[in-house]
Amino acid sequence: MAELAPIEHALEALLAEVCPLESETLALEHAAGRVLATPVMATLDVPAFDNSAMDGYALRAADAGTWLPVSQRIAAGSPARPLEPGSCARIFTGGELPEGADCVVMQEEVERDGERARIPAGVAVGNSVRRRARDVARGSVLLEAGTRLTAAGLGHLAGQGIDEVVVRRRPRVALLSTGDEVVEPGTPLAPGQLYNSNRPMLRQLLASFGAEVVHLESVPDDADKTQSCLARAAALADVVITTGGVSVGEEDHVKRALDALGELDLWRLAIRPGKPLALGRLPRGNGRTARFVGLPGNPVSSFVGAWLFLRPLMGALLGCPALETLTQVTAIATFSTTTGPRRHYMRVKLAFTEAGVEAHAFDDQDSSVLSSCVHADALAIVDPHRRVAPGDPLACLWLTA
Ligand SMILES: Nc1nc2c(c(=O)[nH]1)N[C@H]1C(S)=C(S)[C@@H](COP(=O)(O)OP(=O)(O)OC[C@H]3O[C@@H](n4cnc5c(N)ncnc54)[C@H](O)[C@@H]3O)O[C@H]1N2
Ligand code: MOO
Repeated sequence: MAELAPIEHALEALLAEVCPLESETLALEHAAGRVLATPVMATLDVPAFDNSAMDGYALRAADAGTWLPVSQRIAAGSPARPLEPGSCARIFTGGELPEGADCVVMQEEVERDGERARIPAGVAVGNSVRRRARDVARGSVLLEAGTRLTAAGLGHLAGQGIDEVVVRRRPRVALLSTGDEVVEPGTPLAPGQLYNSNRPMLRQLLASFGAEVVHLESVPDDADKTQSCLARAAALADVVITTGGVSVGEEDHVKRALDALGELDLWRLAIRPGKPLALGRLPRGNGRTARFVGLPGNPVSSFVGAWLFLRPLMGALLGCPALETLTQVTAIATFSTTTGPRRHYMRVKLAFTEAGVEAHAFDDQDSSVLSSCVHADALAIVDPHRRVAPGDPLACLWLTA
């Protein structure tokens, strides 16, 4: 049997020659979660003018420490007149700082008597003033290409008056479920059958990685039908994903179908779970190729394979560096384990305690036990032939989409 490939080789094979997809223009209101295809330059200063951070009084700091006449009232949105020396202006949060003023004193610190106000001494220049361009300077890069649009990113764009953005189109994915024993929820279960857990799980993971699932199909355990399903899926999608049927049994037709139709880049990895994972390419017509990822059927193998391979693949297709890698945190093991020849990605729950971050492993780490993933928020990496004892530091991959 050929040697198992380390994950680093597999990721290299998976991402080799993957280029970001074309771009499309979208209304800002539909762009949440999408990835910018080009940098966005700031055309406005934010804030656009010096303004008050408080409801209070604007003045020259040099005039503080006495009673001053209140010479004007500046609400947010109304223009300010220049401020006469030796006077102050009633001002509200967001109101434009009048020319000549260099500080604001909040109203709680000011005594008011009719048209005059007593300002305490010792006010510093710049007090409670938000300077023009403090947040964004016109001409600077507002957001880099490759930025995934979060809630704050959308707000930042809107702050420039932007209502349309150029983003990468979402990778189109075909998700095929193999296995005669796998049936869809909503249909009765015959002896020997089980419900398709992988489909909704992977659909949701793919959506959270920025992909669009455009085709779903159940593939019977038959060599010819597997081949025709793969060919049909490749014509429709940038990425074809199968679950199950990649191991060595007689009913495992996926790898042979891939060999016959396209190219197998890599098969059998030194990871647990996910050993029989297969990576390759399928022709799509017009000289184009679809990427192929064959995930093992065991639900945990599919789950872990999605985080380790589908997320970086979507990141590369979207030109989004943040999706290409998972954040690594070091946590203290609260359990014991030993590994064999494969690197083990253990499902753990992280606890943020006063003593530091702890990794709590689920008792049953078998690749069929999906309950181990439901509350997991990280994958602890345990290298091959290692013994882990409570208290040992472990590198953990944080499962954030
Ligand atoms: N002789 C060997 N047998 C196996 C090996 C091996 O090296 N030599 N590897 C084992 C490992 S590791 C894995 S992982 C599995 C993966 O095999 P397949 O990808 O071919 O997966 P299947 O056999 O089709 O299914 C495995 C298991 O998962 C269930 N399944 C499949 N699809 C779904 C689904 N959509 N939802 C829920 N459950 C699903 C399926 O019924 C099986 O129970 O191979 C080992 N065997
Ligand atoms: O590789 Mo399998 O997922 O260990 O059971």
